[in-house]
Amino acid sequence: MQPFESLGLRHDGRALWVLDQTQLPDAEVWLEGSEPAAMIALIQRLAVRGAPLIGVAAAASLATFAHRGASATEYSAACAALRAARPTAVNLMWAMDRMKGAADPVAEAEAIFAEDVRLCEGMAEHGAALIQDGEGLLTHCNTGGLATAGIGTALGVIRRAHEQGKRIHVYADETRPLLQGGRLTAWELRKLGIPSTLITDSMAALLLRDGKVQRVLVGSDRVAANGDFANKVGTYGLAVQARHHGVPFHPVAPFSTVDLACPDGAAIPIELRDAAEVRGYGPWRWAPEGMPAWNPSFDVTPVDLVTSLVLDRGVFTAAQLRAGALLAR
Ligand SMILES: CSC[C@H]1O[C@H](OP(=O)(O)O)[C@H](O)[C@@H]1O
Repeated sequence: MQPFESLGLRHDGRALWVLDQTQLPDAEVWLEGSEPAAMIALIQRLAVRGAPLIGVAAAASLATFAHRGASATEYSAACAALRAARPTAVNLMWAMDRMKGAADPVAEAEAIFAEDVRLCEGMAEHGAALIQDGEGLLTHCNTGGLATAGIGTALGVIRRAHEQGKRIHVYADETRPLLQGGRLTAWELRKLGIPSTLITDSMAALLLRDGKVQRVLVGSDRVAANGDFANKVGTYGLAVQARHHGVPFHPVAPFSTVDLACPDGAAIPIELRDAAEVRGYGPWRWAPEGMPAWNPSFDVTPVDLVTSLVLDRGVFTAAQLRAGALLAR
C-alpha cells in the first residue's frame, strides 16, 4: 500500500497506525490497527472515532488485511465484522459496502481516504463563507482532523474561516460523557492557534442568551433523506437552545454521511454505550458503584431546527432539505 497520513491515522506502507484518541491530550500514542479485529476494538473503545474517520480507518485496515494475503472468505467476514463495529455513523457502512465489492481493495481504500480529504475541503469552503468576521462560534464534540482524513467537518469550516483571517472566537462544549470537546477539540484548537474557550455543556444556553454566540456548527453521524440528523448526544438540546435564541444552527457533513435509505431521523439507529461511561471517566468514578445510568451516544435533531446543512457540495436550507434536495443530488 502507498503510505498515507492524516492527523489521527497513518499507513507506513507495511502497517496501519492510529493515534489513540482516548489518551489525548496528555499523550500521543500510536497503536497498530492493521488487523481488522484490532481495528474493531479500537473503534469500539473510541481510540479511533469520528464518523468519517471510522469509515476510512476500517477501509484501510481491511485493505491491509487483503494485502497481507487474506482469503476471500476471511476478507468477507472481516468486512462484515468491521461494518457492525458501531451502529450510528453511516460512513462505516458506506466504506465497507464499497470495500465489499472492490476488485482492488488497496486502491479502493486509498480512494476512500482521498475522497474524504477532498470532501473536507468542499465543506470548509462552503461553510466558511457563512461565517462573518467577529462572530462567536459554538461547537459540540470533536469534528476536526481527528475525526476525518482531512481538516474536519464543522471544525474544518471553523479552521478555514480562521485561515481566511476572520476574527472568530470558538466556544467548545466539553461534551459529556467522553469529553471529545474538552480533550480533542481543545487540543486541536490550541494546535491551530484559534482563539477559543472551553465550556461545560450546561453553559451553552447562557452564552446564547448573552449574545456571545452568533452561530452554532456541529458535525453529524448520519443525515436522513429529509434532513433530520444524528450527532453526538447534546446536539438536539443545543439546537433547541439556538432556535430559542434566534442563533443560526448548522450541521456540517460530507455526503458520505447522508443515508438516503433512512427516510427520517426516527430510522437512525442510536448507539447505547456502557453506563460506566456516565458514572465516571477513566480511573475516576463519582456516582455510586452500580448506579443505573442511561448512555445514548447520539441524539437526533429534526430538520426543522436546522438553519442550513453544510455539505461538501453546497449549503442547503431546511426548506430545501424538506423538499427533497438530498434526493436530487
Ligand atoms: C466529523 S463528525 C464526527 C462525529 O462523530 C462523533 O461521534 P464519536 O466521537 O462518538 O465518534 C460526533 O458525533 C461528531 O460530531
